[in-house]
Amino acid sequence: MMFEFRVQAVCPETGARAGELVTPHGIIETPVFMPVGTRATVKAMSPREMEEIEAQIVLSNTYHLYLRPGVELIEKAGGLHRFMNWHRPILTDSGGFQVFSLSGINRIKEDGVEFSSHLDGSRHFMTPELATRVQEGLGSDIAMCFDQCVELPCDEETARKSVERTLRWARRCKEVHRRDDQALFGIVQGALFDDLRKDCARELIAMDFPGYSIGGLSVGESHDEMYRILDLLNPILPQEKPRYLMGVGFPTNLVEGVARGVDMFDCVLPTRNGRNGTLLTSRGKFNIKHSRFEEDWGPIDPDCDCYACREFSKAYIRHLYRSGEMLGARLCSWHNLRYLISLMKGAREAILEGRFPQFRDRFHELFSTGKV
Ligand SMILES: CN(C)CCSCc1cc(N)cc2c(=O)[nH]c(N)nc12
Ligand SMILES: [Zn+2]
Repeated sequence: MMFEFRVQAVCPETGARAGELVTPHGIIETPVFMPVGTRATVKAMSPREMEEIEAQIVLSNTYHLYLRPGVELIEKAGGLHRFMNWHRPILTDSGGFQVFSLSGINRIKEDGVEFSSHLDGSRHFMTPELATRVQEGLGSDIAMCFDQCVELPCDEETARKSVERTLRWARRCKEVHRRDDQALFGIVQGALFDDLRKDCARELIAMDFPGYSIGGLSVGESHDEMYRILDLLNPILPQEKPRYLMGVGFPTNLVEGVARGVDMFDCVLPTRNGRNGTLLTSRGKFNIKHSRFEEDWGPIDPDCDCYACREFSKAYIRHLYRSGEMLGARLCSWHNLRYLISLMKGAREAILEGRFPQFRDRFHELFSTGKV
């Protein structure tokens, strides 16, 4: 069996799940945090270091790799796993989000999206078929349908049109998808409109995808709005298939997403924040450049087992950061990634041992103290 998802335990109080996602490049234990490696690298981290922090799967992106170096070159290298020397699972996003957010002048047509490359302004035309073909060429284990994510706030008519287009494009992706060693996920859109979200989910379920992504969130809505949409979709999406909440996120959103039946998460937060000195810890977040850390000889997080926390003081990392030394950004990213990976590992263990509600309460109690 190339692709299989097994739910191993469900928290009776919340519905949080612990599971195993079997892929051609290995088994992923869920809930899982997936580091983002948009351009075939998780910034500042080598594959060996990613294995050390127990990263199970990394993300990459169709839009970026299509523009540079091009899928043809990566196919000549033997696919993305060989090209980047990462032999665990890879998930690729379809580029739907980037075409609308990153590229220059884009023109949506029924067939696809015309856009200008953010690199050199060259004109391109991305279609559901091309996005699917590129992901098959990259050889990721999990691929995404080409979708349209609308910016918030948006009116219901705009959201409805994006749902209808996303569904038509999902059918076209499924139509041309051939690789049986790659799972294609449908992406639920619908902005913050309950009926649109339910209709979109039901139509995608009828197409019978092996997994479902929840798109169109973490785009500026409040936490409560995000949680309302998750509460709405949780009972509708098939219990026996994985749910992936795209672009999330902040530690509290991860724990609350797990409590609402989400299995997979991705976010650029740990590496992006790491590069600007913002650290995520069990006791809240802080920025290392603050003067209060000048003579702080303790670790970033006393509860963390990562290399940065075991071997270096906050005073030293603050010095590196203020001096603009690359090691500063590396150690901060290293810690933030390990923190989120460990947080999901802890949630999984708590679900398996029947103590997730206590885990969730303890997390909020400690994280919100901000006692760093
Ligand atoms: C910054 N990137 C690494 C992550 C952004 S791309 C992932 C991503 C994030 C969010 N928030 C929503 C969506 C969405 O609705 N559709 C797609 N295809 N991707 C999405
Ligand atoms: Zn650490």
